[in-house]
Amino acid sequence: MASSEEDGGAASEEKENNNKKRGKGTVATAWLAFYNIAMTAGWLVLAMAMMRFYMQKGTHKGLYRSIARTLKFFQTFALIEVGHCAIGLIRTSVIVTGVQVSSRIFMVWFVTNSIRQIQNEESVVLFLVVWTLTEITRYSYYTFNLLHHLPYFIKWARYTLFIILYPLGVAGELLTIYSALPFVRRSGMYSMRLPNKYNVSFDYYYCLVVIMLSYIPLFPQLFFHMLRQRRRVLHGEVIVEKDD
Ligand SMILES: CCCCCCCCCCCCC/C=C/C(=O)SCCNC(=O)CCNC(=O)[C@H](O)C(C)(C)COP(=O)(O)OP(=O)(O)OC[C@H]1O[C@@H](n2cnc3c(N)ncnc32)[C@H](O)[C@@H]1OP(=O)(O)O
Repeated sequence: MASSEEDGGAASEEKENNNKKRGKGTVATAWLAFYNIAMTAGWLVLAMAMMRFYMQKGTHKGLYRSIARTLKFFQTFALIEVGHCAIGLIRTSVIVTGVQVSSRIFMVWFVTNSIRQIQNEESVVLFLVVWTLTEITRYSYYTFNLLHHLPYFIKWARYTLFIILYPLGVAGELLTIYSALPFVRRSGMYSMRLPNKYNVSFDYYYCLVVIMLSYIPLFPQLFFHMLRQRRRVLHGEVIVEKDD
């Protein structure tokens, strides 16, 4: 533990130098600290709301409705992260972050929130619990890291728990989309059939099928990206990443 504190000291000094080199000034650091504290707090509120709901009602039915507003707010707020990458505030690929954030926003707004009939599925609770655990760990990691007081446990959790949580979250998301398919087909929601004045046809059912299939090439890339980050941060390996 002592050596990890020394490592932490050296690492934070190095990070500060890197930040200076990259020109991450006080205002940027203050904004990121504010953003990460707000997001940690938001996901903690969600965790507490979910626990309170389950303890009071003894069922997961109605849980999504009870937290929907807070979830939509904080998950949509995460779009700012794509902006952080785009303007170079953080050293992360816009594409990797964009895929991660847009898939979450899509799950919240265009699947779970739009299709009431699936809101009580167990798979919804699965991805909600997994997202919540992930985000509390991730945002508290960034916060402590920015404040240069990073407990090793949080660093370890940030770069280890995803090994289980990522596949579980993806399973929850895919099962939820799968359970939405019959309702989407029956209702024809978000679809446009010909003939219409725009002369365009769009079938949301097939769009969902394509999105489910897109997890096959995209998820491994996100997962292996995280494994590389893990080797870099926990084991100090120098990773030369291909330009995303
Ligand atoms: C329109 C519809 C599109 C649909 C598309 C569908 C296809 C989808 C396929 C894939 C679906 C995925 C679904 C996701 C499910 C889940 O989330 S399940 C729950 C489990 N999830 C996770 O564990 C998430 C893991 N992913 C992430 O952490 C991120 O999303 C990430 C973008 C992949 C992280 O990558 P990255 O940012 O590169 O890693 P880090 O090591 O955390 O950060 C790199 C450096 O940047 C600094 N940094 C990043 N963010 C911040 C910040 N907010 N504040 C301050 N600093 C930040 C970080 O400290 C690192 O800097 P250094 O320390 O200097 O290296």
